[in-house]
Amino acid sequence: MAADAPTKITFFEFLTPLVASGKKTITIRDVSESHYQPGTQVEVYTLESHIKVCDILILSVEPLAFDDINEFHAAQESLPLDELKHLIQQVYPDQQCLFLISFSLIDAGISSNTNSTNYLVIQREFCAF
Ligand SMILES: CC(=O)Nc1ccn([C@H]2C[C@H](O)[C@@H](CO)O2)c(=O)n1
Repeated sequence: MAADAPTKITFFEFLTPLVASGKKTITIRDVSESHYQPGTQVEVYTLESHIKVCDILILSVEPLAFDDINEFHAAQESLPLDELKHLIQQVYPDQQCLFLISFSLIDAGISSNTNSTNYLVIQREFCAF
């Protein structure tokens, strides 16, 4: 695993519910955001307000030409294809060479056993009063 792999990614705020619910499982970025490493855990933040949303696991990073973006990608983005292509053209105007980053949601419920334990401890302390 590369030591300098990025550990944070931002999404437009309106897209973050799709990421946090596991409905959005890819993102298409330009070369400047293509250095994520498969197998690494990455924190997701909103672009506009920099609020932490969730954690994701990077599964793969592969080149993708703008002209090759299709319905399958749109389904994984949880967006209509025309909307997805319009959005990408706005963010990366005239860029043909893009990167497809696949990821899976790291379920906070499973990875936060510590929090559950803490909650139970607090409950017991309340009972003691
Ligand atoms: C800084 C930056 O570019 N942020 C981006 C870029 C793209 N997205 C979204 C828009 C589309 O849903 C996909 C494109 O793959 O990713 C974003 O949320 N933030």
